[in-house]
Amino acid sequence: MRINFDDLINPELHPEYEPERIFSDDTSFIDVVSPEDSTNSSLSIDPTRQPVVVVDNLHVKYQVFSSGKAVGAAGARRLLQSNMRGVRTVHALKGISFVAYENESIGVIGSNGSGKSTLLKAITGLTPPASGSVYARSRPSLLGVGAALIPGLSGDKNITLGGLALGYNREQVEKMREDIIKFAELEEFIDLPMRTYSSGMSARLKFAIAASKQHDILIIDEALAVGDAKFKKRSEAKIREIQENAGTIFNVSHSMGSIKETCNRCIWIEKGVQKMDGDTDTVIKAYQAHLKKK
Ligand SMILES: Nc1ncnc2c1ncn2[C@@H]1O[C@H](COP(=O)(O)OP(=O)(O)OP(=O)(O)O)[C@@H](O)[C@H]1O
Repeated sequence: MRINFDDLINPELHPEYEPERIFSDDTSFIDVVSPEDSTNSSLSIDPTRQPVVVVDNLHVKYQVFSSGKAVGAAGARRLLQSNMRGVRTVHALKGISFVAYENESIGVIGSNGSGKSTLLKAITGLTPPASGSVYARSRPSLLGVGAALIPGLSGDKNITLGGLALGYNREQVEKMREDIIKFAELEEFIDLPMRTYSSGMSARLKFAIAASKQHDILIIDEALAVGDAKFKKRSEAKIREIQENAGTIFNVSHSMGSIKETCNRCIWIEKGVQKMDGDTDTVIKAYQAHLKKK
């Protein structure tokens, strides 16, 4: 028997399930909802597994202002006729639906501009949907403490900053400090300012700080594309460890090797449309066949 998604989120039927509604049709964020976007949800939940993230017929649209560049008479006429006055709508995600469960590591693949980062941003609540909903058991965290770090400070001081940004107290940061330095392989450089690090070194430090936390829902956007082969192997192992401890991971990457190493499920998006969702090898094969045809 499969549980219907609408039943699952009904507290009378399933009081044990308390998803956090990140964004939905009825938030004040939505200003563009076209009637053709709203179709009925056909999602069903596997009752034997713990759902962690539910994405239900998600549409995301961006409003883009034209650059002011001359568009030519025909282009200008089109703009006027469409009554857009230089504002263009990019329909970045067109009806994405899936249920992510505990212990899943989901790779998101697709050509450039297909909507991968937009999907991850919608799951973290950074980008509101035009229509459709995103539910999550807890607030997803984006792997990355980059914004909290200060290049002029030493690696060591940045571990404190990053740790505090992740919500640790000072005592907890001290307990983790040595492990972070070791994981990042920065023993000899940890007292030098971060701005003197190579891009690989600072990427290793950022990854080591961020991955020191056990995340319930972890979103990784191309984080594994940096670092040398040895570091890549260790960071992939770290990701598996987070996943095994009941975490759910979303990993966007153009590296099919990295997706194969870290993901047990894969979603392929092309031009905003969900092309495939399934076992990693099968989806990657189909995607690569599509690339060859192009
Ligand atoms: N902030 C934004 N404002 C306007 N348009 C955007 C914005 N972010 C993304 N887009 C557009 O939305 C579409 C999807 O972009 P997105 O970055 O999600 O794709 P992607 O699959 O992650 O691409 P890539 O593989 O190149 O990183 C593209 O057409 C892009 O131009």
